[in-house]
Amino acid sequence: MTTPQPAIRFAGVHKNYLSHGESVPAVKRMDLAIAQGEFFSLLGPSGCGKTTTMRMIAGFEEPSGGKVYLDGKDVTGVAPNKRDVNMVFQSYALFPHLNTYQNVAFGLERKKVGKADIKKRVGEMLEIVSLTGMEKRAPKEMSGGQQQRVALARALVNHPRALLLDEPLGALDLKLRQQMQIELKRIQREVGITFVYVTHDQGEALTMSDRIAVMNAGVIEQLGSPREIYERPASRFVAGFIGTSNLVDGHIERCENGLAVVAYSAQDRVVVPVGSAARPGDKIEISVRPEKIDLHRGVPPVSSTGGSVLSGVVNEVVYHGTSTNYTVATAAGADFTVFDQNASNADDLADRGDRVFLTWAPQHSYMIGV
Ligand SMILES: Nc1ncnc2c1ncn2[C@@H]1O[C@H](COP(=O)(O)OP(=O)(O)OP(=O)(O)O)[C@@H](O)[C@H]1O
Repeated sequence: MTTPQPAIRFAGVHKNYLSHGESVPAVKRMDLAIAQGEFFSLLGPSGCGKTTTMRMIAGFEEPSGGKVYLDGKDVTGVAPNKRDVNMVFQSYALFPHLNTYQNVAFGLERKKVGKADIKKRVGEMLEIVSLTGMEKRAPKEMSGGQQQRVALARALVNHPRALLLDEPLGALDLKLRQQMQIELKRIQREVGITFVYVTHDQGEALTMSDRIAVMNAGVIEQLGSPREIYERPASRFVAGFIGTSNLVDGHIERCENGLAVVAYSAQDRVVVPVGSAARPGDKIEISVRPEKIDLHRGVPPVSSTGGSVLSGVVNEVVYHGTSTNYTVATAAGADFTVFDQNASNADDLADRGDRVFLTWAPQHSYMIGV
């Protein structure tokens, strides 16, 4: 049995734009393989090269060097309309004078698909995007979320090889956006088409994606599942961009059983899993997520023996309903953020100025690469 070709592959692709007579790199040498049927997100801050990457898949931009493959076929230099990929934008770009049915049927009619077949395919697609019964509505008679669904149905009805989505939910309010994220994932699962999704919203990427490429200044800093990227950020940039991270540095005091101990005082220490190359005296940077930390008033519990313990003083307490977020000035010299879930014992809250201990298990610390 042969393994299927990746739906999309970049081999040494880079893109430079000419700006005021100067060549500016937007995407630096990129090798990338997106699997068939994958929900793949390009995530990063404004200007990092996400849209350029997507436009090179679609054929709206040609690489300055390297090759783009779709289903194993070299499409570098092939016109967008010959690539069999579709794109959905934030501005839905629906035809205002056509109703829902006509908007979705448009592409099939142009391809001269038979009337009965069009009716069947449009009907199926409207059901998938939950718009059955809205066939006769004009775009202006529908909400933003409904219009976005029409745009999605119109793009998917042609069964493209891949669907490219450039911040498609950006115009919707938060609640609707969150609903559409769940919907989009369901729709993608049902149609089984490869989705490539561009966003600068980390929550959106974490919610929907099978894998995420985190981009920074034209390069992919990390590529992995939402869990890998959140739990094990490969760089300082990724740790800072995805969620909230606590970062602290120090020198290794000793290594035992694959764990390094960085001591800040007789009782304050951070314990982190390390590779065999780690040596006492090495300077390392360690990260831990706020929800992995337990905050105690009084003495640290015996259960924290073997893990990290940092004493500190509470600087800030912010009540968020489901959790209370603390900022603690620690003995390690760094301010730590702690998310404490508000369980039934809400009177257990610490106040500003309280002396506290932060503890967490060794596996929740990780060393930051760069
Ligand atoms: N047509 C162009 N001419 C010159 N420079 C460009 C052009 N398009 C993009 N750039 C530059 O290339 C870099 C990457 O742009 P790109 O639009 O791919 O980023 P992005 O991550 O999609 O950003 P955003 O989230 O703001 O859309 C930026 O520095 C941008 O200014």
